[in-house]
Amino acid sequence: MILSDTRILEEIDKGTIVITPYRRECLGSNSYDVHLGKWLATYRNHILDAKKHNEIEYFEIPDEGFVLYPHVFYLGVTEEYTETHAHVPFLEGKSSTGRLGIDIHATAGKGDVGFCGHWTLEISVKQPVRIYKGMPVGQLIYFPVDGEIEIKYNQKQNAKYSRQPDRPIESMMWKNKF
Ligand SMILES: Nc1ccn([C@H]2C[C@H](O)[C@@H](COP(=O)(O)OP(=O)(O)OP(=O)(O)O)O2)c(=O)n1
Repeated sequence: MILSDTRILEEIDKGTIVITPYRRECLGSNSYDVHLGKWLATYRNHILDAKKHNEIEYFEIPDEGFVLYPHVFYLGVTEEYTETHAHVPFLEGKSSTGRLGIDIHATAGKGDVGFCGHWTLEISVKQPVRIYKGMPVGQLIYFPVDGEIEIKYNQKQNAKYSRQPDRPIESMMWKNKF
């Protein structure tokens, strides 16, 4: 089951879903549109190492937009800060971004009950495309959970991506023990 627009509004009223900034026109029949924040980042090194902390460099998308290229992997961020306390939020692309050849996440679309923060986007493109800050880039959908949650994401000691700021956050895979 996925929450409908009226159910999303009820959860926003209760405070179990928080979306900031919130604009009524961004609410779809069963989703909420999120937008591209102004910060992008790329990894400093061409060869990444899953055991190491791979550092990133930030840059701001200018008003005239910024051209993304297929051979580069970008991290982006949602303009929206969200909190989801009772449902599982999923970040999905939009058909209109997909039709421009833009992927907004690489394998990871699921959020966790209790996640609070801006969403980091893992962006890659199929052909050069100019993107703009504030453009609609994805949509959040919300699934009810079956069963009690023992520990919510924002209460987990080892949650790697809690309280993400309005800038993309690099992979913290290096914190995993393997
Ligand atoms: N494209 C995405 C997908 C998820 N998240 C956020 C919401 C999730 O609640 C949080 C953690 O996502 P995962 O559980 O997929 O990440 P990991 O398993 O790598 O991290 P952790 O060990 O902290 O669970 O990151 C994000 O910012 N951008």
